[in-house]
Amino acid sequence: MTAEETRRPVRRALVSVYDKTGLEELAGGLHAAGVRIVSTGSTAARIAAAGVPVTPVEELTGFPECLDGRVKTLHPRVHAGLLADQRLPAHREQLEELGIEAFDLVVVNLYPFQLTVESGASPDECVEQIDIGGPAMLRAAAKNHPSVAVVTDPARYPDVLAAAAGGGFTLEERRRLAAKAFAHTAAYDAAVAGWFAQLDAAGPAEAAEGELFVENARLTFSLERVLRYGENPHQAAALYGDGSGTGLAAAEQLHGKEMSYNNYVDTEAARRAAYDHELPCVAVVKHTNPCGIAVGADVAQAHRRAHACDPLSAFGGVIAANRPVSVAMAEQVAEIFTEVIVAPGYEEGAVEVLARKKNIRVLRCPEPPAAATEYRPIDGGTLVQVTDRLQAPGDDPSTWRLAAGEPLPEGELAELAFAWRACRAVKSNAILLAKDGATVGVGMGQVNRVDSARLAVQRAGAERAAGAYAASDAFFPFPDGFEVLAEAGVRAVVQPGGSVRDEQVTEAARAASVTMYFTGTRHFFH
Ligand SMILES: NC(=O)c1ncn([C@@H]2O[C@H](COP(=O)(O)O)[C@@H](O)[C@H]2O)c1NC=O
Repeated sequence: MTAEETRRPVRRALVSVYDKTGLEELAGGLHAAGVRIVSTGSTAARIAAAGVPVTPVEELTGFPECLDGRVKTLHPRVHAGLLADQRLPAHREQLEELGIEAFDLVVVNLYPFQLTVESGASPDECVEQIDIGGPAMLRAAAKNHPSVAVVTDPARYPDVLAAAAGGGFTLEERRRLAAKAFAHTAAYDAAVAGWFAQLDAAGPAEAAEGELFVENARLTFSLERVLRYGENPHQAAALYGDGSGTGLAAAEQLHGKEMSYNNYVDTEAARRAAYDHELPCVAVVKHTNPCGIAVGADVAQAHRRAHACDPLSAFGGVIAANRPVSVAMAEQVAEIFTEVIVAPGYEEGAVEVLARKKNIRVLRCPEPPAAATEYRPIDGGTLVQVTDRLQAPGDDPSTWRLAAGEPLPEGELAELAFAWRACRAVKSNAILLAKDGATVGVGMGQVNRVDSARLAVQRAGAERAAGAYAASDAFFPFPDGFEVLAEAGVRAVVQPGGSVRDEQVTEAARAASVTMYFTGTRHFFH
C-alpha cells in the first residue's frame, strides 16, 4: 500500500479542549472541509458561538454531563466510536448494530494540572484538575491510530485542516500523532504521580524510602530545543524542560549568542555558588568550578571582589548573581570577556550596557535553584538523590564544634562561615581560602586533599594565604593536607571532622596555633 492509499478521510471529529486557542478557526475549517463535529460543554458552546454547527456530546450519549464535569465523555457511545478498528468488518458491523458512528479525528487537550499545582492551589483544587476523560479519549484514539487521528497541540491545527481538506492523514502521520498523544498522557501522569509523591516526601530523614522514591520513575521531559552540539562538537545535544516553566531550563535569554551545552552546565554551577549566601553575592565559574565567589554591600562590589580572586581564570567565565544586576556591575562585566551572565533580574539600563558586547549571553532566571532531587544517568539506569543544600544545623556556625585553638570572635566566625558556604560550590576534593567575604584561593577537583590544599595556597599566593580562613569540603584523612594550609599561615580551618585520625589532625592544628572547627556536615560535590 502506498502512503497515499493509507489516508483516511476525516468525516467526524470529537473536539474537547481546555485550551481554546485557535478553536474557532479549527472548527470553522473542519466544517468547511465537510467534517461533522461533536463536542463537550464549553468547547461546544464556543464552537456554536462562532456560528459553526456542532453536536453536544450529551446528545450523542443521551446522558447529561454530571459530577461537576467529572463525567462527560466517559460513555460507550463515545469510546466505541473511538476504539472501533475500521479495518475489521466485525467492528464495523457491531457499530452498526449498536447504532454508533465512528470518529476519524480526536482533538483533546487536558486540564492544566501542573499549572494549578504551581499556582499554589490547595490539594483538593489540584486533584480536581486531574483530567480523566481527556486522557481516556487520547489513549483510545492513539491505540486505534489505524482508524483515528489524534491531536493535542493547538500548534498542529493548521496540519489538521490541511489533512481534513486533503483526504485525511496517512497511516504514518496517524502513528506519529499517536506517539505524541501517548507521550503527552505519560508526561501528564508523571506530573500527577510526582505531585502525589512530594506530598509525602518531607525529606530523607523523615520519609520512608518508599514514599520518597516512587516505584516507577518514568521521568518525562519535553524537548525545549536542539543545541548546536554537546560537550564537544561531535556530540549531538538538546535541552529538555521538566514542564514547570521555571528554573534554568526556562530562563529568558535577553541578549547574546545561543546558549551551548557547556554554557548550561557552567551556569548551573554558578547559580549553585551564588545562591548559598544571604548578602549580595557573585560567583564566577569556569568548567563548573568557581574561580571567584564574593559577597558585598552590592553586586558590583561582590563582582569586583569575586573577579579579583583569579582574574586569569575569570576570562571567558560564567557569572551568576543572587540579586538583580546593577548598571555599575554591568559596566564592570562589559570590560571582561564573559560567556554568560545569569541573574534574577537586571536594573534599568544594565542589559543595554552588557549588550555592548555582541556575544555575551544574558539570562534572566527569577527563581533560585529549587530542584528537590538530582538525577545522574548511569549506563542502564539513573541515580537519584535529594539535592544537596545547606543544612540546619550542620552549616550553621553556632552549632560547630571547636576542635582546636581559641574560639573565633563573631566577625571572624562569619569569615569562616563564608569560606564553608563557598566551599560547597567547589568540586571535590575541595579546599578553599577566603578573606573579607571573598575567595582568595580555590583548590578543586584533585584526587587527594594535599594537592587541593597546595593548589588553593598557590592560587592565593603567599600574601593572601597568610591569615586566610580555610574550608575543606570533607574531613582531612591525615594531617598532611592541613599542614600545607598551616605552613601558608591560615588563621582558621573549618571541616566536617569524622576521620579516624581526627585526633592527629587537631593535634597538628593545636601545634600550629590554628583554630579548627568541625561542622559534622559534609558537602562532597562530584
Ligand atoms: N470527565 C470527562 O468525561 C471529560 N471528558 C473530557 N474532559 C476534559 O474536559 C475539557 C473540555 O471540557 P469543556 O469542553 O467543558 O471545556 C478537556 O480538557 C477534556 O480533556 C473531561 N474531564 C475530566 O476528566
